[in-house]
Amino acid sequence: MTSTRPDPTLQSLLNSHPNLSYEGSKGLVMEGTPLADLARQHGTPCWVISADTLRRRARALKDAFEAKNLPVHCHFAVKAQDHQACLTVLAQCGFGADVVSGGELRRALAAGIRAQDIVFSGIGKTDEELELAIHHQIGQINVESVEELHRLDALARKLERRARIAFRVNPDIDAQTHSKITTGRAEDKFGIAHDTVPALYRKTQTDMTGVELIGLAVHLGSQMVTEAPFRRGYERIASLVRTLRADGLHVSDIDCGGGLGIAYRDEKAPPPSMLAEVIAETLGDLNVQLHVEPGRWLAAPSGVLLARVIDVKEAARRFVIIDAGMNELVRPAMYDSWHGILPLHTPEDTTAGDVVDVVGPICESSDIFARQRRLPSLKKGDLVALLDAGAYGTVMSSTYNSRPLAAQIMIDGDRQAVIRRRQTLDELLAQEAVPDWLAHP
Ligand SMILES: Cc1ncc(COP(=O)(O)O)c(C=O)c1O
Ligand SMILES: N[C@@H](CCCC[NH3+])C(=O)O
Repeated sequence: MTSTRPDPTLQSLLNSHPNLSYEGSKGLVMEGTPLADLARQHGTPCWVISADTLRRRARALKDAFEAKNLPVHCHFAVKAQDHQACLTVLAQCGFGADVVSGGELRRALAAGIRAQDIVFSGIGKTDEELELAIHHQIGQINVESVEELHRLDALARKLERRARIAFRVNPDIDAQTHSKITTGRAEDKFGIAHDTVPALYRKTQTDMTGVELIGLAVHLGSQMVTEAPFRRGYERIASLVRTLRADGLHVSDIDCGGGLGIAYRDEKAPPPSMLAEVIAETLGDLNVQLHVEPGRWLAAPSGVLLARVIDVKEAARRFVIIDAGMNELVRPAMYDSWHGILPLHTPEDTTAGDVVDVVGPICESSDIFARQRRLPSLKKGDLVALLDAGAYGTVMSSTYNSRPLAAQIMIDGDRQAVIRRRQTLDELLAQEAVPDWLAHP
């Protein structure tokens, strides 16, 4: 957000978001549904997610692998968007799940995703979470360390089960993305150092009876928009597989992780065909079952956050104060990330407008969605959409400043449903208890 790169024009934002268009008096329409109608009906702030966009992107991802003749199991990264309705849509598209907690595991199962189609990643899995995964005999647990390996082996033996596992490899490769969402450098907390994998792999396959080690997993980071780190990462995995096999060890599965980025602003985000091509070229001849774990690419463009302008404050800058805050969408505050903002009414002139700061109501200067951005003129009461909010939006929201969680609406063709009710303040307060000894001293 602090960059001096010119902002994309409204027209180029619309071009890069084919599920959004202006239709005269209906204003901004998402997959046939006028967003202003939803905002008026359900109040703001509120999240909207399109089942059609999710399905289309799920299909496009699968098509990219099919075009390369690559049989790849796709597991949606639940952390990006964990709503049961979204998981149901993706399960119906043939997706399994990548989960990182017992909670996400329960969600995936509740949405009808088969245990065998679930991969459990996550740097700090508790004994209880591992036992849950063992109990349900999920497809694969990605082991993050030698310490976790021993814990898992012991737990599985205690439960008289054999857990299917892969080693998450830390390949020491920079994903060329935001430092806070980079996971594959040696200094990052994730995975098992690549040079220690062969010895540990041998020991595990020869000595451990609680686990069945089926292969390797790698995930370099998120919002990756260049090809080189994917290629380097997968080449490293391919070379490890060759080393392991030369040593007589068995490798049947490779999990390529997630990370494929999108164009929030003007990024030259590569399409899934790039990922398919890189995987085909680096891992395609290894005769293994391949897996991917995409999150953002599927969900982000499928959702928007709707908000209303509370006031336009004229000060050193013109501040457009909206009723959504960093407690809803924390990405700009957390990663300085850029999200497109479009008015819900059709602008008279898409090229004109005012240079403004769009800010939320939270008492933090980091609660800012756009800095010195030219937007069509906005006044008190106008409605806006924050784009690409379908991933890492609802899932990262909080009740900071005692703001109840916002509602979430799913649109699907001409149908729509409130898939998450707006939390009430009473519900928020009801979660808290003042001990008797304090209330009545
Ligand atoms: C292990 C793992 N898999 C998959 C993902 C999904 O990443 P993305 O949403 O960037 O596709 C993440 C998040 O970065 C992750 O940590
Ligand atoms: N929360 C991050 C992505 C993290 C990916 C998790 N491994 C974002 O909003 O961009």
